[in-house]
Amino acid sequence: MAAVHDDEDGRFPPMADARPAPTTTERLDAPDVLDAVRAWLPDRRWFPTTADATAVSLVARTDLGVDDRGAHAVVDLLRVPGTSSSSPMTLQVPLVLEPAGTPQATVDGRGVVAVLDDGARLVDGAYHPAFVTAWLERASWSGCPAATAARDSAGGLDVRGLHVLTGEQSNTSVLLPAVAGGSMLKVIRALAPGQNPDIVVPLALVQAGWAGVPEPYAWSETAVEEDPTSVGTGSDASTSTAAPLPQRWSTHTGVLAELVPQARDGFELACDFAREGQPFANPARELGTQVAQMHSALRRAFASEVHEADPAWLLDAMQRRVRSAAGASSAVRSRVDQIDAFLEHMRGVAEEAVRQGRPLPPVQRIHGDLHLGQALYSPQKGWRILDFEGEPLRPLTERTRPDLGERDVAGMLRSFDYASAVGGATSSEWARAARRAFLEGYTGYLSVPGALGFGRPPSLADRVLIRDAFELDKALYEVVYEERNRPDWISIPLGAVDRVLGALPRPATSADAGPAGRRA
Ligand SMILES: Nc1ncnc2c1ncn2[C@@H]1O[C@H](COP(=O)(O)OP(=O)(O)O)[C@@H](O)[C@H]1O
Ligand SMILES: O=P(O)(O)O[C@H]1O[C@H](CO)[C@@H](O[C@H]2O[C@H](CO)[C@@H](O)[C@H](O)[C@H]2O)[C@H](O)[C@H]1O
Repeated sequence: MAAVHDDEDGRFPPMADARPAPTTTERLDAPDVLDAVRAWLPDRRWFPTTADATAVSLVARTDLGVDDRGAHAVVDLLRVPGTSSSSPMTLQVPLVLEPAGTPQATVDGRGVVAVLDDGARLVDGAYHPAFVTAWLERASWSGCPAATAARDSAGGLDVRGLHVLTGEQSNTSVLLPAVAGGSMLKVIRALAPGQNPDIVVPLALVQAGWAGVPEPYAWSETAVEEDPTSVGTGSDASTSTAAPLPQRWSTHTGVLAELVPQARDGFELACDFAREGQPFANPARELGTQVAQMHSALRRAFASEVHEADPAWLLDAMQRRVRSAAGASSAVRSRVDQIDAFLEHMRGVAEEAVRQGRPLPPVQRIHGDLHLGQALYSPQKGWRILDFEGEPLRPLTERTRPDLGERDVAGMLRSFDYASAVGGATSSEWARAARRAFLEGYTGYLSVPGALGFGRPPSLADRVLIRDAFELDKALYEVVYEERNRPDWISIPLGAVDRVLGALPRPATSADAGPAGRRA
């Protein structure tokens, strides 16, 4: 076929004139889109600091279509390969392509991933009405009245006022003031096979008649088909021992929940009180009562998970966590002998308590990562508890395992220590008073007859010992967390580790009598 020349010099016409503009689907498929995402990922709070963004690959894409302003929304699932210090993971990245010349929908350019060579903008879907509207249209809605009214509203689902929260988050929270009278969409970033506890637990608690969580209105799920040649090389989101992925798996990807009105993040609130030298005892006492009610409701909602605690199993699990923390942190490694001695001491105390007919309280479903940042304070509604996903650094299988409620109590107690340090309380009495008040609220509710459902509560002395062990366990987790995420803060949990270890009774001698002085 003869070549078409456009002038006497015989030059070819510019290629751009000869080819039709790519469709938005073709544009999204072009390699520069994935390259732009790879360049943008490392600064996301939810992207693991030790992972290599240049090695990220696309596992699956769901097309959500083009809206009436020409913006094309997709949801990408990306595989982040593991490294020597992190496991492979699957990340959810909703994207919106705004072709050049179409209106920019996000405010102040927030959420822009990149402006591509042809002038098209690539935007993080969480910031864009095209993705959020498509999400709301496709979600599964609960049958509760507010959700039903929102879904069926004559004007459609109104995403005006959409605003992405800033702050240190593992996921992305999108405020939707006009949906269902005010709601919050959480876009889950790290995906792991199975049901997400942050959706199923609040749903079960609401069904059990407890109103201490924001009510889930709607949720989304996805099914993933792995490339058969790579099955077995991936793993779930946060496992430290890379569990192979099945060829097909499904998971929750987002949840829309009731907005807690005028909510203040509990940690920020406590830091403000500490900064201003104001006692935090009253809010802490109310929070203690709320956590006790949460434990009571969790027992009702997950009754089949309640069973007798085996102290040996609990201590073995703690020992394993110590090993894993020591593997990740030199600060923990250098203290490992003292920690082992502490746990051995605890083992003796626990065995003796059981021998004397003072068993541990039963294990049950708990929150698993309770701290002040997981509690919202609303002047109208009081405390509301969030985020039932467990500790993000733990393997998923461990995160929802039945455990002692004391783990949550210890988590909250650690948080008063953080608030005191970060807020700059001038006296250690600030945290001590908050801790005392929280425990008063907690134990006060649990001593109400019938609050626990069965069994007598453990003695105060046993509880104090259990609490020390859980505080140590949490502080060791925090040392690893801070080393990875906020090295400047590591002295906060390390101080707590040394405090608990320093309180260990002197080594037993033959003159010692009784269980408290025993060493194995
Ligand atoms: N239902 C809600 N109402 C008001 N604010 C909320 C609600 N849910 C979450 N938030 C805000 O979003 C922040 C992060 O929520 P969270 O569930 O803890 O997310 P992550 O899993 O990313 O840690 C909270 O600290 C709170 O400020
Ligand atoms: O909220 P997440 O599920 O992402 O929890 C992780 O991050 C928390 C910090 O954002 C971390 O909590 C630690 O810091 C808090 C102050 O920022 C403090 O109140 C907590 O007591 C302390 O544990 C949490 O441990 C981690 O899992």
